[in-house]
Amino acid sequence: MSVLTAKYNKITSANVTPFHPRLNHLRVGPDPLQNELTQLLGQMQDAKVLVDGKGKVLSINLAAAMLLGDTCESFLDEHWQSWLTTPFKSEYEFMLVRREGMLMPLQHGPREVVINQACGGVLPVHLSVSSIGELFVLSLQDLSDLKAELARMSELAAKDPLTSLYNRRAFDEALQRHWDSCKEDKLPLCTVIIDVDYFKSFNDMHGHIQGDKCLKRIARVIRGELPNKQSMAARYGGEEFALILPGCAEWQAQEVAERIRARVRSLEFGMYGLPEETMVSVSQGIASEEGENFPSPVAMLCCADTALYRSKKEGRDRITSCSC
Ligand SMILES: Nc1nc2c(ncn2[C@@H]2O[C@H](COP(=O)(O)OP(=O)(O)OP(=O)(O)O)[C@@H](O)[C@H]2O)c(=O)[nH]1
Repeated sequence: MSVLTAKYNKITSANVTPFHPRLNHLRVGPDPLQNELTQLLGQMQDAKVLVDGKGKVLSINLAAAMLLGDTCESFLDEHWQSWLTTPFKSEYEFMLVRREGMLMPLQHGPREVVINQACGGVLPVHLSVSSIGELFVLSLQDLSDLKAELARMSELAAKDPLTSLYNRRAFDEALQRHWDSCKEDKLPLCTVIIDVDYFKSFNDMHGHIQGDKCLKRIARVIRGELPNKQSMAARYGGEEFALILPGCAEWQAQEVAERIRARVRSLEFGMYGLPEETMVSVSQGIASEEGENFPSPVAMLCCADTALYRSKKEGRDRITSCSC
């Protein structure tokens, strides 16, 4: 037993799955280092692949084969770069060529890449490359659970907990994004600000819990009237909502606003224990960017806000378009 193996056995003898030649591919060859590394990789619980200087797979342990989606044997003699998706594949091939010119060693810590699985799926992984003599050990760590959790957390961070619409921060970011892409694609862009009328009175009369339920119902109406997938609805403040309507001309935004106005006006509250005659309404302001109306998305939003103010002033339950 070599010093290396003896050391490793000592560390892992406590509680590891024993190396199993039928499950882990052990290829005994003339190179003692290769044999020893193969033995070690076979005992490791995380995904490891042993490759030569050209990237040819000499040995792969069970965890790596499972991650890649086939048996250990099926990956032997493949070039591991072929598992990578673009642009990672060409990047690594370039690194190999540079290494052959002795300009740099091919060795690095965890780096995110995306690999093709044998079953046809793609998997984000952390890839580390360790150079040992003339050989290389690749370590792969599945990032899919982490990525899914991260996506869930960013979705949560972008949403208003009461209405599940996007929050103001997400709205402001999206507005800038849509502003840029609509400018580039020469498409119109509209924003609508929607404010609940006399909501303080509603709260005072029916209490905050009923007020919350009312906001949720209005949010549902607004979400239901979004004209397409690119459109976005947000809760912009307490009883204020805002829409981004990319690709919509002003007349289309007016149609959306009118449907929202009519549906909010016809909401019934009797079934929620409130007097039958309870009604709510919303006032709205629209601003549209087609050509060069505004210097920035903030200027457009200010104009929609001014239009909303006019809707309030002129009697509420109405829609005003910004006359910039
Ligand atoms: N229930 C509830 N009320 C809220 C929430 N956020 C803001 N509000 C209430 O919304 C009300 C807004 O009042 P005002 O700004 O005076 O506006 P308004 O009464 O709607 O009057 P106009 O906008 O002028 O028609 C306040 O009473 C806030 O407490 C919320 O999350 N839940």
